Amino acid sequence: MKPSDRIFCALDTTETASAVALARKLQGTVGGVKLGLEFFCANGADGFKAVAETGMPIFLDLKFHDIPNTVAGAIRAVAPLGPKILTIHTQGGPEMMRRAAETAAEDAEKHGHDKPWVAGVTILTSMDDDDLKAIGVNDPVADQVARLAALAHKSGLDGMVCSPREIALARAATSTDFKLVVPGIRPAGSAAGDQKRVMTPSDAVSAGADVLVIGRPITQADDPAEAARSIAASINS
Ligand SMILES: O=C(O)c1cc(=O)[nH]c(=O)n1[C@@H]1O[C@H](COP(=O)(O)O)[C@@H](O)[C@H]1O
Repeated sequence: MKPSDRIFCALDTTETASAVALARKLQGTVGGVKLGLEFFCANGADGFKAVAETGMPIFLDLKFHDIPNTVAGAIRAVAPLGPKILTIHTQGGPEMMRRAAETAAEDAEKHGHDKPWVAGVTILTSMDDDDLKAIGVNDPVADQVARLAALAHKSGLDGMVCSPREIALARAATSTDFKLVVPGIRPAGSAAGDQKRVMTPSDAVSAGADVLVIGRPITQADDPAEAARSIAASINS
């Protein structure tokens, strides 16, 4: 796999036209694009289809977190779109994760798409140990991510979302083919913004990330395609 294929660029915008334009600009420099809550709340399925027409593989990041029946229903609702990756929250528990994995497989087949990877979000990369304590989790982030990783794996998910700092422990808690989808990526010298657990692209790939989720370091650059190329080259070297 080429280093650029591992990069999914987060198109965090409410504008379909700018998402489509950026997806076109990034053709050949990244493996796909990510559409998340900001984009989907504004543009829904029509926005997704407009970006999909560029031919870019799409990671649909809606981070479902609800009771098993509702999450299964939401997965059924987006299945016709054929996303490559979907996210749910691991904190929804084992039954919710099992239902999500089963529904994603059944419905992809029904609609003639490849089965999407269902990836479980563990602890958001914007949180640190103090933020976890504030919501009543007294274990350090690393312990909580390891616990949720093992649960996600056992519950039949294809992979998980974690910060680059937890790649090694996530791999140890799961298996070699479990997909590690990793945001919190910052090329040396770029602003962390609201991200608290970050690493450079090359360090994250060396640690074992399967997918790098990168937003602002590419989308806010003067030349996004050049920024993406330079990130891919940094992984190579
Ligand atoms: O699920 C995600 O993709 C995600 C999980 C997480 O823990 N942290 C996180 O930043 N993300 C997403 O990854 C992207 C990171 O964007 P940048 O911080 O701009 O690189 C955003 O679209 C977030 O929604």
